[in-house]
Amino acid sequence: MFLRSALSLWPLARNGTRSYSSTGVTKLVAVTVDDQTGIATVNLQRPPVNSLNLELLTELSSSLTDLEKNKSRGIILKSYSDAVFSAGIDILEMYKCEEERVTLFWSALQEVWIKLYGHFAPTVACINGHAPAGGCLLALSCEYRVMVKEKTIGLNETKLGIVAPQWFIASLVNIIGQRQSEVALTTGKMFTTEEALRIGLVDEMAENTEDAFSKSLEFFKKFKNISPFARAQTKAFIRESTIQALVKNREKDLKMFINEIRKENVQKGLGQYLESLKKRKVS
Ligand SMILES: CCCCC/C=C\C/C=C\CC/C=C/CC(=O)SCCNC(=O)CCNC(=O)[C@H](O)C(C)(C)COP(=O)(O)OP(=O)(O)OC[C@H]1O[C@@H](n2cnc3c(N)ncnc32)[C@H](O)[C@@H]1OP(=O)(O)O
Repeated sequence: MFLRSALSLWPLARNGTRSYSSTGVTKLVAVTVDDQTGIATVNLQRPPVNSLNLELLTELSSSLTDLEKNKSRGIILKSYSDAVFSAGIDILEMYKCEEERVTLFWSALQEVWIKLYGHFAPTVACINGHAPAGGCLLALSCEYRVMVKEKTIGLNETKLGIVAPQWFIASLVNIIGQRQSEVALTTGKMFTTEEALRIGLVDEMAENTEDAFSKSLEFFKKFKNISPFARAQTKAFIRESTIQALVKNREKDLKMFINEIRKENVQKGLGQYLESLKKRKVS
């Protein structure tokens, strides 16, 4: 009953889903809520590679707030593209950036992580494409990961000459443990889907996007006979200390980020990395 009235805030589409836009004219994040199940699909759609810029993160943050308010039954996070889930942070947000914008940008990333990591309802990352760095972080924030075969995932920051912040690291450690994380992070390892499955970085492998989506939906069935309150409170207890570690240090974390990316050698490295991405395309 409550779910029905909450869902009535979303305009009903012809196929039994409700489309929802955080800004009124969704461009970078599209949310549809299944009218029967109350499960929301949050589709990242910033071509070509869903790199995370301020605008995408702002939309994602406001979508997550709305889903929380509207008591969604669960979230599936996926990409519009079958090639890339998310290429992580848009390097242009860190390279030769203005202080005002980079402050807004990093604050928005913190906000998205806090909201997604702590979302009360079950969350699944339907990883239907490559998920390096910030893309991996989004997937790690969810409770369950289904990944399409022959893609790659990992926190590859050291390969760019940058250091993954503590909350990125904690998100990984909480899933694959300290030893595996240390090796993965220090080497900037990108795991294939098959490798990620083997070490528990992802929970299931799928043939393609459709299969990944249907496996993602299956996850919610695990909670059919579980009290939603007991489930949500248990999740909150488990995740509380990790979230609080950032919440209490947001300002410090922001200063560290700005300080780090402004370093001359980091700027040089980011410039070279951007160039290498462009060259890779040509060859
Ligand atoms: C001392 C104490 C310090 C404490 C710590 C404090 C602070 C820490 C400081 C910093 C931490 C910052 C954290 C950063 C995390 C990140 O997310 S960094 C981003 C890392 N991302 C990547 O490495 C991915 C790079 N991209 C790829 O590998 C590939 O593009 C892909 C995703 C595998 C897709 O390949 P595909 O062949 O399909 O596409 P293309 O490579 O041809 O790319 C198309 C197009 O898009 C551009 N592009 C790709 N990725 C990015 C990106 N991340 N940002 C911006 N632009 C990107 C690419 O250049 C192409 O552009 P075009 O040639 O103009 O078409």
